[in-house]
Formats: sequence, C-alpha cells, structure tokens
Amino acid sequence: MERELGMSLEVGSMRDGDVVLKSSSPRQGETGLTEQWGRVRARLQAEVGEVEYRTWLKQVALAGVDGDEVTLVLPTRFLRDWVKKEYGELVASLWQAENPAIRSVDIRSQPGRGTAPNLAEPVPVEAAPAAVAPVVPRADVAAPLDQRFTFDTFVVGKPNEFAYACARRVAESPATAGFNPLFLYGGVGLGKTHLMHAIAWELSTQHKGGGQVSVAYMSAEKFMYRFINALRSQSTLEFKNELRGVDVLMIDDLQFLIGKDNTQEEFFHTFNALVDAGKQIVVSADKSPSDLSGLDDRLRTRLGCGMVADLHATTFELRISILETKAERAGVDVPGKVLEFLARKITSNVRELEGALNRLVAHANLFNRQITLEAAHEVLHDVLKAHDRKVSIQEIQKKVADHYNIRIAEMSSARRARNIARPRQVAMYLAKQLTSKSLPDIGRHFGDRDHTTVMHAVSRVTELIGQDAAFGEDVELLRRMLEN
Ligand SMILES: Nc1ncnc2c1ncn2[C@@H]1O[C@H](COP(=O)(O)OP(=O)(O)OP(=O)(O)O)[C@@H](O)[C@H]1O
Repeated sequence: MERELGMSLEVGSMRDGDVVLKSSSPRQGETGLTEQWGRVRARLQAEVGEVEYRTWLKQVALAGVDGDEVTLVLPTRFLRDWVKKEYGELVASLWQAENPAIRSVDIRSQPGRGTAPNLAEPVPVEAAPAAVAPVVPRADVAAPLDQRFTFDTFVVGKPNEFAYACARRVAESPATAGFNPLFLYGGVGLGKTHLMHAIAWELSTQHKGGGQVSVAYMSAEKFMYRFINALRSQSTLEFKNELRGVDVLMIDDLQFLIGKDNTQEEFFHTFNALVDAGKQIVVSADKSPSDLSGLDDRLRTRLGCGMVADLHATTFELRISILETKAERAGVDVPGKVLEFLARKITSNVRELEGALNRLVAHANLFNRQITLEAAHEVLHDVLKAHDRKVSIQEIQKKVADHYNIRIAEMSSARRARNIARPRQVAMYLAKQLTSKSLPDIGRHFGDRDHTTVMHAVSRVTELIGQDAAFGEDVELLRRMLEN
C-alpha cells in the first residue's frame, strides 16, 4: 500500500470509517485534510441518505493526498469495486467541490487493515431484521419483529382500513386466491412495517397450537446482503433453498431493489417459485407496483397481480385517534387541546406524530410538569418550526432576486457575472436550508444545473457568511423574511 501511494503512509487506526494518518510528505496539513474529509463524508451522507451510507460508505477511509489525487481505502476488494462503481463519480465531485485542487480520487482496497468487519458476515445494519424468522413457535420470532407492531396496536381509520383488512385476511388465511401477493404501499411512516410485523405476529399466534407455518420476514436491503454474501461464499443454492422452503415470504421496502438488477432477478425467481408452490408473498414499498419505475417490468406485473393496498396519508381524525390510543397505552393524561394541537400541526406521518407525543411525555415526566399547550409549544419548538416552514424554491428565488435587484429569470440563466452569480448562489443556499428538496432537485430549478454546482454554492455562501459580516446579515435577513 505504502509503495502504491508513492509516499510513505502509515495507517494508524481505523475507527468508524476513519483513518489516522502519518505521512512523510503530505502536501496538506493532516488536520486540514481530516476536516475536509469530514465535510466530504457529511455531504456524501446527506446526498445518498442514511441507509445507503451506513451500508456501503461508512467504511471508506482516507489514506492520503498525493499532489492532486486523493486516495481512499476500503477493507475488501468487493466493497472497493462496489463503491467505485456506484459512488465513484459522486465522491470525486464532492471532493472537487470541497477542494478544487483535487483532480482525481483513487479508491483502493486494503485488506487486513483496521477493524472493519469482513463482508463474509452480513454488515450489521440497524433495523435490518434477521433473515429468516421461523414463526413456529412464537419465541423464535422475537428477535426480528417489533413487539409493539401488532394488529391490536394498529389504529384503524379511513385512510388505512383497506390495507388493514387485507393484512388481517392474509394473516388469517395465507395464500388465499386474490390476496397473493399482497402488496402494501404508502408514504414514509404510515404503518407499512407495522402491518407487516402484525401479519407475522398473527401467523405465529394462530399457528401456535402445532401448525407448520414458517415465515421469512426481511427488508429488501437484507435480502440483497444475503444474496451477495451467498454469491461470495458460493452458497447460493443454500440461500435459494432456505427461502423457497418458507410458507410466507415478506419483503419490506422493496423500492430498495431499484437499480440492483441482479438482486431483482434473484427475487423474481424466488417470487415465482413460491407463488407457483402456493406460498404467500407479502411486499411493502413506497409506491404502487406501476409507479415503481426502475423495477423489472416482469416483476412489476407479477407484484400487481394479487391484492394491492394503499396506506393513504392520515386525516385529522385518524391522527387524533392515534394520539389518544398512544397516550392511553402510555398511561398518561394528555389534554384534548394538546392532542388537537399536535394533530393539526404534525401532519406528515405517524412516526413524527408519535415522536412528538413521546417527547412531550418524557419532558413532563423529567421535570414533573403538567402537559399543557404552552409546554407543547416550548418542547416541540423545533419540530413545529420545521412543519411551519413551507417555503417554495420559487418564493426564495423571487425574494432574493428582489433583494439584489436582478431579474428573476437570472436565477436560471447561464450568466456568470458576479452580480448575478452571487445572488443565485444565495438563493441555492437558502433553498437547501429552508426546503427539504434534494441537491439535484434544487439544481433543476436553477436552469437545470448539476447538483455539484448547488453544493459548491452552499459551501461558498457558508464560507462568505463566516468571512463577511455584512453579507452574513444580508443572508440572515432574507432567511427571516422567507420564514415569516
Ligand atoms: N395506524 C397506526 N396505528 C398505530 N401506529 C401507527 C400507525 N401507523 C403508523 N404507526 C406507527 O408509526 C411508526 C412508523 O410506522 P412504520 O415504521 O410502520 O412506517 P412505514 O410505512 O414502514 O415507514 P417507512 O416508509 O419509513 O418504512 C411506527 O412506530 C408505527 O407503529
């Protein structure tokens, strides 16, 4: 490794994907480099999302910089190839945005170094349940399934009653014609996983008396791990047999398989083998089969052949009902006014609603205070603010253009003169701060610009705010005007 890098490197320790470096001839100070790498990693994480980051990128470590080339290392060749193929370009563009002197990024493997886990073992991923959960007897299921996610604790209302009824039906009599496969879909935090677990729990209870139902419940991500590991250890036959031997196969968050063609193919074969053998499949995803573009057409068609049930966005009535149920189960008395306030303010999904209630209750317990409307305002200040913020990119562009006295069309123009480019960068910066849009999305609103341009704008404005107090006040003023 040292030879390959053309400089004397000594890898000290690898901790949480970080590497402590000793270089005999570094071009840049170690601290500066480590800080730059820290920022690149933070942006990488923001860009790809928490799950993908933890899955593939957390173990990437900085080895050093030689001239205009950064070298990153991974503990196995397999991981190196994957990261290079899937994330190589993104990593390079992030480095360039962070440090324009960097021209290329070399990604290498460095087996045997550090403490990174061997991929022959599945990489531990939080909340990715164990692969196969035999459901007979009940005790065997305990590890992967969440005990709180049962039919009893699922609050039913107009938006989810159909999905609930389908889930119950499948749990009571798996593989009934018309219900196989069962495809549950809906937005984030609306109860898909809850219903999947409830089905698995119900099957275990129902067949406790000596039935022979076995259930495999796993996230699509876990399915992919298992498949990749089987390929690597040349045990695909065991993998296939294991899955094809179950009575009910449940795959959560199927959208994760988009773009993972080989895993999709494997899932398709497993799916066919099970359905043909009269076994039940239950799948959840964030979109309906027809909207899951990027998924193989044959698979999409088959997924839509059974029962497709949508978990709709919650209504005010359902949110009230969920809050009342959860408060009652927790044994706390929350005034109706507070519940109403939460149900009106937090409309995005049940997970956030539940989180807000839990926070309020924890706060009241900790400080021995009553749960009041005032306490809710105070404790949930940040959550409420985030929900109040509904600024659009167009509003931001308009406000910034007015402020700097330029035409709004310049926000999308190709002109690079400073008096135009700087306000445009400020607008991109505020779009990142005040909306939940992704970098590519923001770029599209600014004359179809690339996400790296947006990223550059964000870091440039951040830098200028630190250097120029008047500029900083300007940006702050704009932000406040937009937030109010
Ligand atoms: N109708 C409901 N009744 C009771 N709790 C609910 C209901 N819907 C969702 N929840 C709760 O909200 C939280 C989020 O639900 P869940 O994890 O099932 O969402 P999801 O649709 O799988 O989300 P994601 O898209 O993020 O995977 C869980 O704690 C779940 O128990």
